[in-house]
Amino acid sequence: MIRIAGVSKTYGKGANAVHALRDVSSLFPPGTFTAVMGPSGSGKSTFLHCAAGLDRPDAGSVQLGDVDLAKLNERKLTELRRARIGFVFQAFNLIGSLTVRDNILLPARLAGTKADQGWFKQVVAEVGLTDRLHHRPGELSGGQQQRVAIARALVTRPDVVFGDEPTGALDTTTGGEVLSLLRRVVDQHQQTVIMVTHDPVAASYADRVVFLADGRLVGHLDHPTAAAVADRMTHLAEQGAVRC
Ligand SMILES: Nc1ncnc2c1ncn2[C@@H]1O[C@H](COP(=O)(O)OP(=O)(O)OP(=O)(O)O)[C@@H](O)[C@H]1O
Repeated sequence: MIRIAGVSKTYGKGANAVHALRDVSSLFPPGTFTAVMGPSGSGKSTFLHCAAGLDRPDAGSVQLGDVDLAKLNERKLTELRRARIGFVFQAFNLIGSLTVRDNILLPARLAGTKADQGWFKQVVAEVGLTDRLHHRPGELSGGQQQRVAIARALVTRPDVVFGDEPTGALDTTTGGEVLSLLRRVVDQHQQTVIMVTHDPVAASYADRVVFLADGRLVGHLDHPTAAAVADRMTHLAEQGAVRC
């Protein structure tokens, strides 16, 4: 379970201050898939960075299970991220000189643990990479590279996987395959996934969409359809235009 309570984050000071997050609270139960949406500049990346322990909020708390991230020093926070949090980024962020196998096993190596071989094989089979383990990322398609990144995110059996526009660099069909894979991971392994996206179709794979506007959590949609998400985004954009 991830619990975000009263999280605020401001960049800069005085007249230049930008309130990127204002008193944001939300719960992310185990085995749920949540999409985070909002207009450009609404605070999605800041939210993801604070929730994933990549950045520290100015106020409020982020709790992963019974651990309050604010109470950890940098070393402990890094250890927690390596062991209990998985990341999937738009740009895949794979290491070109390593094989697929070594890329997938890297987080476990960095965490100083040995990956469970049975689980490793299962994850690799589920993402469809069993016959690509000795290739290098440069020899794979974009969709295959993102599947390597997903396997890498899952191999430590993290409490939560964060996705930052994980399909942003993929064509529609390949993106759909990657989203179906994430959906399957949630349904079959009770994995928790939190994904930032601009795309209403991507968001429709989630159980719930939370909407940010001007750094505030302004609503949510359960069992979202792409049309309902697009409609809500249009309203947020119109409200933003009125405020400007
Ligand atoms: N390091 C920083 N220094 C100053 N301002 C920042 C910094 N990072 C983000 N901001 C500002 O904080 C606000 C929220 O930014 P954030 O990147 O979280 O939004 P976003 O919803 O992810 O945007 P986008 O959809 O365009 O990626 C924006 O106004 C942005 O300009």
